[in-house]
Amino acid sequence: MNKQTIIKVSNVSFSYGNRLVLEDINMCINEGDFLGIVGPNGSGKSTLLKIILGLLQADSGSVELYGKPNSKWQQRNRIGYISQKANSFNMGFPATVYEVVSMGLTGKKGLFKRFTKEDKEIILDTIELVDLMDYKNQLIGALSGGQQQRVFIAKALVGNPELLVLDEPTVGVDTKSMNSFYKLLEVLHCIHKKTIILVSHDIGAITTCVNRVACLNRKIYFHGDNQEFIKNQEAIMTKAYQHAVHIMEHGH
Ligand SMILES: Nc1ncnc2c1ncn2[C@@H]1O[C@H](COP(=O)(O)OP(=O)(O)OP(=O)(O)O)[C@@H](O)[C@H]1O
Repeated sequence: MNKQTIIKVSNVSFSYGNRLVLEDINMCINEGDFLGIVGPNGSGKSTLLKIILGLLQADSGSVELYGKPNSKWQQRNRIGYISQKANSFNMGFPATVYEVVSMGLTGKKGLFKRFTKEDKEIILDTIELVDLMDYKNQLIGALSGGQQQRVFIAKALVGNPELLVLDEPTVGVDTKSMNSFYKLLEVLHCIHKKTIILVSHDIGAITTCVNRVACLNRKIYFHGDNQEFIKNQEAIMTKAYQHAVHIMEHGH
């Protein structure tokens, strides 16, 4: 059975001013993919995500979401997005874990609608899913970096999106929390059947959980199965990073 194409990027180019950041990008992301996007600093990864989500407009080319031009895409609740900016959320903001997660439902319901009993159950189930039940009434500022990150995952998940888009979610998180975070993503992918796009610098770690990899540095240097990427990693990375790369074992 053919899987549904969720995202189709065709011939996309984009510049900030006269600086070409993305050049003729083509890629398809299908239902059930867990795609890791890797590439050096400033290689255009976040920009590509923003163009896919319609937050930036490509200079040329097109993006389709579920078969429709992304400019006409209305069902935002089908996509959960965690931007790099989640890291800069004001942690002094006096909101509890429960309150932050519930903010993820207001987009779906409308700002002034009251939460029903069912909504409240969904919020609690999502907090349970990310293993923060013991902290549900704690202020977000009192949590560790890894726990805060789980709160943002829960906020993105609470509307039950089919696609989860994560931009560098492990920045500033310790190794132990990072490992349990990757396990959570595997559960979301394998058991909850989410399609996931994960941008990360941590190539060693992400290749242990993704099934597809795209390697980007202004252009796409590779887009295919994880196993094929791992087999040819050194050559692909050398090309993309434009200098010799020696792969180090990841103790993961
Ligand atoms: N708003 C902006 N205005 C001008 N230039 C920008 C803007 N945002 C990003 N850039 C530049 O565009 C290039 C691509 O940035 P982008 O954030 O997409 O890369 P990235 O691969 O996500 O980087 P990183 O891994 O460091 O987060 C970088 O050189 C960056 O400095």
